[in-house]
Amino acid sequence: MAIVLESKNLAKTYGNLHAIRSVDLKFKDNIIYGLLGPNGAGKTTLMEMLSGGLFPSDGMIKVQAEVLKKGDTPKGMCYVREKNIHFPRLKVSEVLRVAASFYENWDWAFTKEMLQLFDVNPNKKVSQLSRGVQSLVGNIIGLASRAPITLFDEPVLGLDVIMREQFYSVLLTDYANHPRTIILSTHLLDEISKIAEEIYILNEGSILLNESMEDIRSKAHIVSGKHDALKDFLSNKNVLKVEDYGNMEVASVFDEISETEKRASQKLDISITGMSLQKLFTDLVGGARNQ
Ligand SMILES: Nc1ncnc2c1ncn2[C@@H]1O[C@H](COP(=O)(O)OP(=O)(O)OP(=O)(O)O)[C@@H](O)[C@H]1O
Repeated sequence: MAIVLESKNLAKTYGNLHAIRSVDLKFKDNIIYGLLGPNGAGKTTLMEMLSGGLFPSDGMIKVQAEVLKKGDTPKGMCYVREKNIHFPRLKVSEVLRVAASFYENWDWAFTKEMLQLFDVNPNKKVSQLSRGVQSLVGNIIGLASRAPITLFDEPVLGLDVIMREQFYSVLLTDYANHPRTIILSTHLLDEISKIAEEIYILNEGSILLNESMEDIRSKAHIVSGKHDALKDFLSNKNVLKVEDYGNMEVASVFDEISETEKRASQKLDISITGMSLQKLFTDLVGGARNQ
């Protein structure tokens, strides 16, 4: 798979604050990525730099194998900002017309379909829209652009669960028909775990984890059992967190557990279940904070 967007030693400081610290990223074509991180982790700063809106303090960005220079707008990229109210006095239809002029693959039929489906009135001024409908206008632009690289910063902010499900469904159908690289930042981890194929977790400006969802599913485990049995069983494993419940312990483990080990665990009365992305995220970020 070709790498369409990458960074090396990417850094951004705001005065004394290191918002992004020496980050290496590789985004391949035709993959949906989830960019996750707690508040203030640096997700927006990272997306702003990748899309040419903010110049790095250090490091390098390549878009479609070309180094991104100061002032460049990367070709074939659509970045849907979290706050995307650039033209509050324009009508939605006018904003869409401006956006369409930037993207060579823009699909008007699909735009009209989405306006109907999401019940967005094209004659309303952007300033009159609720937060959720503003997100929807940004999402319509991101999807209708059919840009080879599309970045969405918090695309479901302000949307209720039905609208969120509808957005994910449209995104997945359109992605299946028009594969491209899509990067979504979000706080809704259980939802993104069903959408994204690969995950980056950012914390305090550094990458804590980069894995495919497939590897996450096979490595993320909750292991529980009696203290002594668990101690031996987990001696060579990557344990993120252990919680004590009397003579029982519950451990969050991010590691492969072989079939042989699973069989052995039964004899030791150890139970092994899958761990959600939400729990993995909490334990990884919590662990990093305690270091
Ligand atoms: N223009 C700025 N000037 C100074 N500090 C900034 C600026 N923009 C962001 N920061 C700081 O940089 C850090 C990263 O912010 P950023 O908005 O990139 O994080 P985030 O992961 O997108 O957060 P959230 O999930 O809350 O939106 C934060 O500590 C933030 O306060």
